[in-house]
Amino acid sequence: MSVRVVARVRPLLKSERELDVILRTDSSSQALPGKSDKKSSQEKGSLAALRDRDNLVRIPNPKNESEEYSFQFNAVYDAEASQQELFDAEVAPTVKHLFNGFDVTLFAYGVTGTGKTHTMRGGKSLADRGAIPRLLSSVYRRSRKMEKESNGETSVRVSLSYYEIYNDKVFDLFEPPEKRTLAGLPLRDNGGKTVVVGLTERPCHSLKEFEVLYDQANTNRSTSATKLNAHSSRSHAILCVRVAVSTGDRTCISTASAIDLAGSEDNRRTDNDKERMVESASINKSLFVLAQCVEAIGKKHSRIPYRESKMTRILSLGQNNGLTVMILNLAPVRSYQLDTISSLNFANRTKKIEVREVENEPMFKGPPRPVARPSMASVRQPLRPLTASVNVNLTAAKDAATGEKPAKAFHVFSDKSHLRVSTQFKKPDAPKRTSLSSEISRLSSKPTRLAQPTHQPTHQPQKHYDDISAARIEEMVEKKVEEILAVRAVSEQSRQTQVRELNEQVQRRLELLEQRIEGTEDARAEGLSYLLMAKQHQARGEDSFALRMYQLALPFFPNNEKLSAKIANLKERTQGKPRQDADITTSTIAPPGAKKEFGSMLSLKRQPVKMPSLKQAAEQFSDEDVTEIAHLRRKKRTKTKSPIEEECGSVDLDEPAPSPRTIHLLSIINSRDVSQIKLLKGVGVKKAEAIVDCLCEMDHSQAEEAPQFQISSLAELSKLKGVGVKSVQSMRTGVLV
Ligand SMILES: Nc1ncnc2c1ncn2[C@@H]1O[C@H](COP(=O)(O)OP(=O)(O)OP(=O)(O)O)[C@@H](O)[C@H]1O
Repeated sequence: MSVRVVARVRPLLKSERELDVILRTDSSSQALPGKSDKKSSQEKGSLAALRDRDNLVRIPNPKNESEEYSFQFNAVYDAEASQQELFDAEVAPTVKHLFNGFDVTLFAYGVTGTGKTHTMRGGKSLADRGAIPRLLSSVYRRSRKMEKESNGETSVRVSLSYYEIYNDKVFDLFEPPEKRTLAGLPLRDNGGKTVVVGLTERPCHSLKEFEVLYDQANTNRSTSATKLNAHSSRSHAILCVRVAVSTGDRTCISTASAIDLAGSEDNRRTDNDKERMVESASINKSLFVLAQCVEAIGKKHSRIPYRESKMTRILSLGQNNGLTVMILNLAPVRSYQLDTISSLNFANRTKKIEVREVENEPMFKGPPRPVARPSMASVRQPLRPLTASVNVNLTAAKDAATGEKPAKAFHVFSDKSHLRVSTQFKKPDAPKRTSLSSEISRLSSKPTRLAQPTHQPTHQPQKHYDDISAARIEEMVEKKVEEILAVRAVSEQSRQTQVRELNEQVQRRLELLEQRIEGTEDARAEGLSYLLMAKQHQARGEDSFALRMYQLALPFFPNNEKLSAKIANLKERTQGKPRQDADITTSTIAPPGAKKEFGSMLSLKRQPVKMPSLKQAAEQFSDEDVTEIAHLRRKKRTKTKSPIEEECGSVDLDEPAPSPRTIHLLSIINSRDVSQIKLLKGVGVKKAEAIVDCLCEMDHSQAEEAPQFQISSLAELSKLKGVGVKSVQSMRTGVLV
């Protein structure tokens, strides 16, 4: 079934004005009977009928006052609604459930100063008593009735525990504040429920006793005056009423939790001091986590962040079995408008949460009996938002008006796979367990927490889960989630490392490629040098030397037919000639790898043979090879210099095409974007600005219609004011391509 959400609009406070009222409820627009606990049942019936019609809360859109947002809830109580009416319609029906073994959660939610404490605790007068004292009164009344009707066979024991969550710490309100420890009381999971360890539980036999205990405990609660509420609750207060119904050796225990949440605070309006701000931060955080839980449930997330705050862990909205009623407290005035809209949105999401309708297991006196434990499915079912939400609650009151018995005060949403025909409210006094057990035997697959003393073996497939408590399952799930998150974090880290490594590898490979290209050019230059020398020798008629040089050049141009033909030609010619040089004829042709045997191109150059200058050679050899040799030689010569000097020093028509790195660098410079230029290696903001200034000056010096001045080479760049060869070198090496 769904969480039942009802809205209650408080009346105007003395400080508030009628003309500031912005909330509209359907019932408020009708002329209602006067506020009194002594209304006739007919009056009550008509009131309920009025509310039952629509149950809307309307509030103007803060951005467009002519527009209205409307929110529908299970019931809406306007400023006229009395404590008695609210109790009769919303809380009283849950008491039967409590005595039938179901847990009940009742909580008040709303912004600070909207009437949560008034609704839950209320005032001192009889009419002003809130839902909690009325609940206790009802519990005792029902206990007496049960005991009387059973002729003493059934006994009911009521015990109370009361605690607050203050600054995300749990404190026992039945203990004086001096006894509090700094850390507060710890929480523990026990059979799917969150319990407070070390909490005192006080047996409470009568309403009188309760009133004394409750009043005493409330003096221990943290409250303070804030600008928005003179008696603002600074903590979430949780009263647990434990009802143990014993018949013979069988005891059924169920708990009603009545929670007065602290209200969310807009600290721009509270004028809170430091201490109040700390409290406020803690209150707002826990309420934020609660909203996150509700959202996560609505969106069917696998992880609901209950554990992120003690309040959400205890409230366990959507995880708690039994019945849950939320009273949304609202202030009607404009100063609360934004907070009210946010509360309405929260409540709107909450009403879609399903809560399992599961009875508590009874306990038996005497030796332990085999107990059918709840299966996993019954303890933790996946949470789903409701697809439809129908309010039928107030038909109860309507029926009361017609004198009929209320048919059903809560609409029960049952999960098909865990189908259960609810008997709540239908036959409140019928022997429920018998009907339920017969129903269970009919729907044998239905998991239940209901246990009967039985000697039949438990269902085999469930046995596997029998040893796993709900708490253990939750622990396991959390552990698993943490593991998955940890693995994700590690894999994300390793992914980043991989990307970094990959970048480095790519960079290295690029550099290698560059080197290889340069190396290939080196080898080609060396081959061409041999060709040059061969031609020089040939020109001088030194055929055998020429042949040797051609043969040395051959490995550098293996598929060059022209060269092979020349070698063949020279070979033919030299075979007929006498030896010119014994050393030369005996020498063999070396592969390129063995070039060191003959010395590199440079060592050959050092031989005493008078070599023509490159210019001469170029004159003597007219073919394109020589042009290339001249070019590569120039390049080779500059190769001994730094790469930047190579590029800077050879800015002429023969300058090779700029490398991608250079192009990138020049494009950054030409962008005139200081934010980019300052990121270049060795360039700070000042230098970047100086470069841009310089470029702008050049732009100004150009004709007006001329395009922007562009730096087209590293040499040009190095000539800019404040930029030297070294800085260009540093900039270029820092550029990643
Ligand atoms: N239905 C009501 N009828 C009459 N007075 C009300 C009603 N609801 C609230 N009030 C009054 O409004 C004021 C604020 O109410 P209350 O202290 O209950 O707010 P709260 O929501 O509990 O605030 P906080 O979160 O700060 O504790 C109180 O003076 C209270 O008496």
